[in-house]
Amino acid sequence: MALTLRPLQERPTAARPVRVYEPEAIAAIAVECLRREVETWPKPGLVSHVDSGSHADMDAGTFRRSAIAIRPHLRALAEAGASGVAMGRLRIIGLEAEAAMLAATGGVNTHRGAIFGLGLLCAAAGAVSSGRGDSRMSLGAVVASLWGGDILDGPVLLRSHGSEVGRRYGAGGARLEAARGFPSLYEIALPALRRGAAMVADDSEAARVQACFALIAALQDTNLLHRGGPSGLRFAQLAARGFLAAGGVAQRDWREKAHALHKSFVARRLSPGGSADLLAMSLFVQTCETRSVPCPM
Ligand SMILES: CC(C)(COP(=O)(O)OP(=O)(O)OC[C@H]1O[C@@H](n2cnc3c(N)ncnc32)[C@H](O)[C@@H]1O)[C@@H](O)C(=O)NCCC(=O)NCCS
Ligand SMILES: Nc1ncnc2c1ncn2[C@@H]1O[C@H](COP(=O)(O)OP(=O)(O)OP(=O)(O)O)[C@@H](O)[C@H]1O
Repeated sequence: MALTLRPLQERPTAARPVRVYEPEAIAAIAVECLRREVETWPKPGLVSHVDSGSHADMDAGTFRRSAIAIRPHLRALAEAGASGVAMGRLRIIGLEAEAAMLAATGGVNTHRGAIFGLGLLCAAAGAVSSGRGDSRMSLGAVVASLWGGDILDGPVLLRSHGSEVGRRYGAGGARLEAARGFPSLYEIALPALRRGAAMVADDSEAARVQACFALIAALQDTNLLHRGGPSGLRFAQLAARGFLAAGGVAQRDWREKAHALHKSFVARRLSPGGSADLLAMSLFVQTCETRSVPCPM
């Protein structure tokens, strides 16, 4: 990564999987990971530096402005984690970050899911760096152990798309994923990033595309349910599984095949926003945890 951020603890051991950073560095890494998610193409239906996918109200510039606007709030989340706060305080900072995002984008929801998931990971990185979080755990496990119960028991947004599809289809969405310590990130995204990096040398974008498809294939994404119902979710999962079964980014013409699928998602107005968020979060964990082998930038 082009960042000049050095972990405070230079030599982490296998028993201490999370690197130690100042809150400012944690926020800078998180924002860089959001930038790298947007600079990834083709991601089916999603916004990138190339096009706006299935979205009429945002482009890569909207995402860049949003990421800059939420950086101080991600720093505040890392500081809050370092000082040992409860979920109620994290929630207030998260809502302030959402307000800053909406102000920077003219009311467009670019990063709501990412503020939530990446924000909790920033808080966990702050907790571990200050010695409050268990340094033998992954960041996801720290989130689950410190705040998991409160994430599930906490107030639910009454009229959000997520709560609507939660009621209709029983989908747990971003909250369940976080409360469980981000299993999709650790069990799907990180292994796929590693596989993708091994399949295509010197192409970190290919690794990110591989991880994005692996996430879409497995995730119960409430954005897909909201826009396409169960048949939209099924279409997206089967399309992604087909791409992976055919070899993923190991295929010589993987970019053309992924582009064709991107167009088929756009034609159906499908957008797997949860997978985009988890891709950015997996890049964050890859940087902050020593057991994850960072893929080349
Ligand atoms: C929990 C949130 C995301 C509620 O949003 P909503 O009800 O719309 O839930 P929903 O499940 O649709 O998720 C919203 C976003 O998460 C992402 N997402 C969708 N599905 C998934 C999934 N299966 N896994 C992970 N992320 C997902 C998408 O980007 C989506 O747009 C959040 O906005 C919220 O409650 N914020 C309050 C602030 C807070 O608690 N912050 C915590 C500290 S940062
Ligand atoms: N690169 C990306 N492209 C598109 N969406 C993304 C991307 N990265 C993350 N997302 C997530 O997708 C969500 C936006 O999806 P969507 O536009 O469907 O939500 P909405 O504005 O709540 O609903 P709608 O536009 O369907 O009324 C954001 O919360 C964001 O977290």
